[in-house]
Amino acid sequence: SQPGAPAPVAAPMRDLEWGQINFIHTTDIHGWLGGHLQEPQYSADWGDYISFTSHMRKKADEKGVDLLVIDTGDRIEGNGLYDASNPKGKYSYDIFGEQTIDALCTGNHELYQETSVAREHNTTVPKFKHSYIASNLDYIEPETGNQIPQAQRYIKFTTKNLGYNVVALGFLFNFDRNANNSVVQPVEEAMKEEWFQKAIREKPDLFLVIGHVGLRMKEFEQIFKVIRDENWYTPIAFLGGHAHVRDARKFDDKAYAIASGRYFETIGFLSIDGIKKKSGSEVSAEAAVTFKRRYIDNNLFGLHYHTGLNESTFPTEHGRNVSRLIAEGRKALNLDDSFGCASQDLWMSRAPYPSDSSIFSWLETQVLPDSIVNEERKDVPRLAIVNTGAIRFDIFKGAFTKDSTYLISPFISRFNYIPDVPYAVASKVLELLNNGGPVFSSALDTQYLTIPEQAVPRGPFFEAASAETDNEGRRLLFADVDSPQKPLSLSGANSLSKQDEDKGKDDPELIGGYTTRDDLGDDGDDAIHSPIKFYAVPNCIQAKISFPSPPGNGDGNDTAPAPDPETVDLVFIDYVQPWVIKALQFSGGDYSNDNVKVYTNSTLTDVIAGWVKKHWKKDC
Ligand SMILES: Nc1ccn([C@@H]2O[C@H](COP(=O)(O)O)[C@@H](O)[C@H]2O)c(=O)n1
Repeated sequence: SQPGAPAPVAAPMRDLEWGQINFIHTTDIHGWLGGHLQEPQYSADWGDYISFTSHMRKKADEKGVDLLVIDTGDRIEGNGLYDASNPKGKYSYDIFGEQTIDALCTGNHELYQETSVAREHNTTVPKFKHSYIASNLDYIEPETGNQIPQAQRYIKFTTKNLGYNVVALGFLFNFDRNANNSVVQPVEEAMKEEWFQKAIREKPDLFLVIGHVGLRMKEFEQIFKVIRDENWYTPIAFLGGHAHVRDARKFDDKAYAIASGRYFETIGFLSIDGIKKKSGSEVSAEAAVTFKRRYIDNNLFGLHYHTGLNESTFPTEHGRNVSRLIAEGRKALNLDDSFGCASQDLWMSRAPYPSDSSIFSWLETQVLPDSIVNEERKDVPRLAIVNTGAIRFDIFKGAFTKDSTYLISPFISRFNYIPDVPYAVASKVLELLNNGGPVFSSALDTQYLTIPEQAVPRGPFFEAASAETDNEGRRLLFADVDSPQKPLSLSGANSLSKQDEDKGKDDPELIGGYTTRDDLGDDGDDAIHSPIKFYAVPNCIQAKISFPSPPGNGDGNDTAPAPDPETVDLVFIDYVQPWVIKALQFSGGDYSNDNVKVYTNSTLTDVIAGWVKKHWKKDC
């Protein structure tokens, strides 16, 4: 792990349950190759992961089973190691490329900017030329304008130890905000292509579908149905992502999917047993296939535990070298430079909104009013709108570093505005963005405004939890408050923490963390945690800036409300522009993109960094 990273705290653990084919899975790592420097539970880095997979491959060989390492995209945007360099990814592409990966695909984040699409094509695809799969993604070559597959459409291989034949596909959900040098083919269209029809008739022992697709999104369901119609009994393993959650979904007895979280907090483990080799004909209906999964907290305590190694035997030379490369990259980019000291934690969804601990309340009441200023229009009252999805992570009490700015908001979106909008019209926009779903077309679904954990369709357990409220009536996003995984019940746990053994306790005090419930039960997490509550957030927040003050003599005793301004500047982060225009039109404003002007060239990242430097004392 990285210098300065806190040591992980020991926790009661569940073992990995190996099968004939085993998968180790990362997804949505968003540049967090250095691990989490402020959270011991997730503090292992990509070098440690390389050591881990090397030991796990050896274990698989000793057991005579197979192990495949998978990544399902969104490798970029969200961490200084990627975002702070010029060009972006100067260090992170090479560091990521040090891992041996058996199948990988593209996420939507690789496609927002033309430069990252091209970088993927010219760097990651050739690096992983035998394992990169692009079933529904094309690249437009800049030299010729030709549209070519971003990588091979599917791969076929035979596993090393048990000799299973596998056909692997790699999809992206039906994403449509991609840069012009890429083409995403809707999944249902891709499945009509000749290559796909050939692939599903290959009669392998196992279909492997990797995808940057939420498990509960329609795309995986569609792929499952088409493969299953043609292959009644063949096991199908889906490895997905995009939703930033730990989840497992059952499609049928022989088809399961897992998703392995976000930000390199989680290393997913899926095992399959009972796969029957085909002897030229169809697999028999009787073959019973079992799927097991484990969500590994990415820290050294757990990685040592699962490999049976320790501090001195665990790191491989390769792993150590990669950890060193990460440390060098971080140093060159000055990622640990402190911009200010946060006096408290500010949460995205672990605190209710609005509240003093909500990062969105902090933005709305402190950061935006102080920072969204265009000198030429500084006295014009304005509404400033930011989508909650623009914020990606929490702020922890302590040093707020250069790195933190990219963890919080990596996007290069700037602030635009429409001048002098009648207040009666402008004041309706926020409500429509947050609650006016049907006003917008399906292409402008308002779910794309909020945080992925809330936006992407989630399983029945999440849905049930999000119908709950806390005792003050605030809607929960998900909270395993009623999960059987309570601190008092540690059934299935194999190792108590050293501290707790020393204290001679049977039921140690647990630390807060993921307590996942999915289609396979509530025993998926490797480390047993006490549950954390997550609260729902709105799609967008809004700050009222430079509004008229209440009338009166300023003695503070005035009760009359301030008058509304006649007109305001409607300022918004550029990502939300299509929704804002639509909401204005619905509210009776005759506006289009032609009315939009640049308000400030600062990104939200710049705005937050500037505010922290100005308002928080430098050192902690
Ligand atoms: N310029 C951008 C780009 C994206 N977002 C937000 O991120 C969400 C997608 O995140 P994933 O990690 O799940 O791909 C998207 O729905 C937006 O909320 C943004 O705010 N600005």
